[in-house]
Amino acid sequence: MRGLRKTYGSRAAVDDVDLDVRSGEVFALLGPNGAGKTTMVEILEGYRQRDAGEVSVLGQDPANAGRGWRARVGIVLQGTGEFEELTVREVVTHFAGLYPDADDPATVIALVGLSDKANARTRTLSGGQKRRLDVALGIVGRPELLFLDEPTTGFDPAARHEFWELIRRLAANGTTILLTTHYLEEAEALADRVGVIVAGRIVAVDTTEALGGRQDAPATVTWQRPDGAVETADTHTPTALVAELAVRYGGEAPGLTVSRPTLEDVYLSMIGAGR
Ligand SMILES: Nc1ncnc2c1ncn2[C@@H]1O[C@H](COP(=O)(O)OP(=O)(O)OP(=O)(O)O)[C@@H](O)[C@H]1O
Repeated sequence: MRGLRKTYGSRAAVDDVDLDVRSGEVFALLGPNGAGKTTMVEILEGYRQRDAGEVSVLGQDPANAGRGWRARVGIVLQGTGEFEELTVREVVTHFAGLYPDADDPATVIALVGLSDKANARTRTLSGGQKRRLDVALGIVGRPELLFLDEPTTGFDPAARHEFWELIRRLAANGTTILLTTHYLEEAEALADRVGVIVAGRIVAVDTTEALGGRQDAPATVTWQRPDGAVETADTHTPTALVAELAVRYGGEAPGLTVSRPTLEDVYLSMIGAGR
């Protein structure tokens, strides 16, 4: 996207954004509530019209791309309420019928971990199971590009890790994935690169390791002095300091920790909420 802009009234929800997502990568959009993530993603999906700028998704402008393009794109929607009385298998089979080269419904149901619920009516699914069904519907058409808007909200930790495995499998098969998330550990677990959006503008794009100069930031070493007070030092050479502490204490330095800024630290300072 180049110069992408979308306004509601006098307020810009997406404000002159340039961004490239590479073919085959997992890209995570991070940003606080109301930053413009969903607006941007829905423009890329062809759901919302933009006010200005150029957009190319799989080589086409989503604003006027046709059926062939839509078959190459997968979207994980939030909820499939209108299918409450149908079973998981029926809904997935129905969606499979909409695509020219759909995957086998049973395979997809197994992939999202819903095989034992295949014959359950969707209204009886738990919140997390409904999200898995949403994912199944997003991938049954074997998309080249998959959009996931806050995919694991409401998942328990085990379900989240299973979901990450699924996303990794899809990525390993070459699917390009654009996801939005509020979970920094999710971005860290999945994304090749992240983009941080604040008030409609992209403020940083980088790998999770390098975001905000994280790789080059000094390490913080803390330890306990003999009088019990905690000593803290920021240093670019933590190994040398730890070696010196080992000598000073004749072995283990009590309460020793070495840390670098976490993705969350860097992200919070970028959005102006640093701790
Ligand atoms: N249909 C709409 N009409 C008017 N304003 C809207 C509309 N959709 C979004 N907005 C506004 O645009 C801004 C961006 O909203 P958007 O939903 O894109 O944010 P988001 O980053 O996805 O937020 P969240 O993390 O809360 O999902 C917000 O200020 C929102 O109130």
